[in-house]
Formats: sequence, structure tokens, C-alpha cells
Amino acid sequence: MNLLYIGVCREHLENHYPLYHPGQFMASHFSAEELIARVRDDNIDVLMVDVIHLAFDRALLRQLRGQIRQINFLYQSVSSLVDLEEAHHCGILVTKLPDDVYCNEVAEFVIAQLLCACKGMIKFDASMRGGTWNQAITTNQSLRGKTLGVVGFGHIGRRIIQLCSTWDMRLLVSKRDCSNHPMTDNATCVELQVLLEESDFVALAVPLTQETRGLLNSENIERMKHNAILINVSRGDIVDESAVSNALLTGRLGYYCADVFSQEPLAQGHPFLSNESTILSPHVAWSTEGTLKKSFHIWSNQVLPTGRDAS
Ligand SMILES: NC(=O)c1ccc[n+]([C@@H]2O[C@H](COP(=O)([O-])OP(=O)(O)OC[C@H]3O[C@@H](n4cnc5c(N)ncnc54)[C@H](O)[C@@H]3O)[C@@H](O)[C@H]2O)c1
Ligand SMILES: O=C(O)[C@H](O)CO
Repeated sequence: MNLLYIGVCREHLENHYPLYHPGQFMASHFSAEELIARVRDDNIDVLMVDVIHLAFDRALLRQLRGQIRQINFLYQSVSSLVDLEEAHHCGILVTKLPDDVYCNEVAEFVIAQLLCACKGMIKFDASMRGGTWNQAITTNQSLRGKTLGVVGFGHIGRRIIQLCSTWDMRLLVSKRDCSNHPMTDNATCVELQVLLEESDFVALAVPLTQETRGLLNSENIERMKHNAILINVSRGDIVDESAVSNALLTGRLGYYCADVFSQEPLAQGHPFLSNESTILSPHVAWSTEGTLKKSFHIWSNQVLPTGRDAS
């Protein structure tokens, strides 16, 4: 079998799972034509995918039909990355990580982002490294008595609520349908609009779908409290990044903490990089030493042996 690793951090793979299947490596930026040519020229039959800028849509899958047996994602959530029905028609097996490999770690990361923003960690640290002892560079905020709103109540959203349930905060969640469970796990289920209007901190924990793309647009950002903190570990395109940048510049939003971006890696010169009210990380919320090992192990074991096809 011939594997092509796409957008994978090779150093992580080598450090945490030296038993990985040998294969070729490709960076994450390329056109559909380049991918098709590479697959054909190197007789690739399995794609091992982490960061990628293309979606495996109908047209691309049809071009890969007959050559690629499997697309194996190092992701829990692949809804926005591949047309699953078409892949099935094309005889391409799509595999992904199970849903609960690292939801705890992502929830912990959200809390780290929240604390960093509320406690001014980055600003105090930068000011000290700049040689000043300035206690007034920013002001700490308490979490007690504040309202945290979590959009999406799946594996990650539920874990965030669980972890925060002893902090004397008011906890809100928005789900697609609250009617059966208005109160759950110490959190009150409300409509998105209410959550945005009443939360001091908003964390996004929804998949990228047609419904959630651009969910945090300028109109919805306007609904948020002045100086609110917005946290995004879900997918970059769930927010309108330029609306967020503007809201940070005008002081409408207090902080944007983001682990995910519309385009990854984030382009040099992106407005988020020069804004003091962003806290940024390179899509690592999921990756602790333990989850890296576990994920690489599961991912490698999912590779279909040669001779077996997707059916
Ligand atoms: N940054 C990272 O390292 C990292 C790691 C894992 C997952 N993620 C992202 O986080 C997302 C959430 O992960 P999860 O494990 O909680 O997924 P999940 O599928 O367990 O939960 C998502 C929840 O969102 C709900 N939902 C969907 N559309 C909604 C909408 N319009 N309004 C309200 N709720 C809606 C779903 O019903 C579901 O309950 C993933 O889809 C992925 O994009 C990021
Ligand atoms: O969806 C996922 O599993 C994460 O974003 C990890 O890349």
C-alpha cells in the first residue's frame, strides 16, 4: 500500500508514534489538480489527512475513484471535509477518529483560554518581558458571578459545562432544540440570541455545517455584551473573521481566543496577529502527549490492509 500523509506534523508523528506506516508527505496547500497528479504519479492508494485546504467534494472524489481506497482523517469531525455519500458511491472508505478521543482536552483548553483572557495573562507576561513592572497594563476579571454561554452541547460543550459547574458562574447552552431539556447538567438551555445577549463569555462547540457557517457574523456579534470574550475551538468559518477583527478594533469584543481559523496555517499578516486582544494557538486544543499517542495509534490501525476494498 502507498500512503500519502497530508498536512501532518511529521515531528509529532515520529515522536509520538514511531510505528507509523511509512509513506510520503505533502504539505497542506495544493490544488485539486496537484493532488490528483501526485496520487496518480506515485500510485497512492491511501490518503492520511490532517490539515487540508480542499474539501473532498463530488468532483474531486470522482477523479480519485479507482485509485484511492481510503481517506483516513486525523479528525473527529469530518462533516465539512468530505462528501460522505459520494465517497461511498466511489468505493472510497472514509475513516475518522472516534468522537470522544480528546473532547476532555479541548474543553480544558477552552478553560485555559478563558482564564488567560480574564486574568490578563498574555498582557502581563508580555509587559514584564518588555522590561516593565506595570500592574495597570490591564485589569483582571473575576469569573464568579459571570455568565458563560456554550454554543453546542455535544461532547465538548457538555464537558466544558461539567468542568465549570463549581465556579459560581451562570451557565447557558444553546442546542438545536431545547424544548425537552430546558435545564441540563447545571446549565440552562436558551435560544442562541438570548445566549449572545446575556453571556460575558461565549464558547463555540458546534461542527461546521451549512447552518453554522458564519454563525458569528456582525449581526450576532452586535447582540453580544460589550467587552465579551469569544472563544472558538470549533472551526474558523463558524465566525466571520473580518467581523471579529472589526469588533476587536472598535472594542465591541473584549477578546477573541481562537485555536482554529478560516485558513490554516494562519496567513502571515493576518489582522489577528497584530491585535492585542486575540489569544491564538495553531489548532492544538486536542493534542496532549496522551491524546497524540492515542490518536496516532487509532489512526494507523484504521488503515485498510492492501487487498481489502471499501465495500
Ligand atoms: N480545536 C480542536 O482541537 C478540536 C478538536 C475536536 C473537535 N473540534 C471541533 O469542535 C466541534 C465540536 O466537537 P464535539 O466533539 O463537541 O462534537 P459533537 O458532535 O459531539 O457535538 C456538537 C454538537 O453541536 C450541536 N449542533 C450542531 N449544529 C448546531 C447549531 N446550529 N446550534 C446548536 N447546536 C448545534 C450538535 O447537535 C451536537 O450536539 C467539532 O465539530 C470540531 O469542529 C476541534
Ligand atoms: O475535529 C477534530 O478532530 C480536531 O479539529 C482535530 O484536528
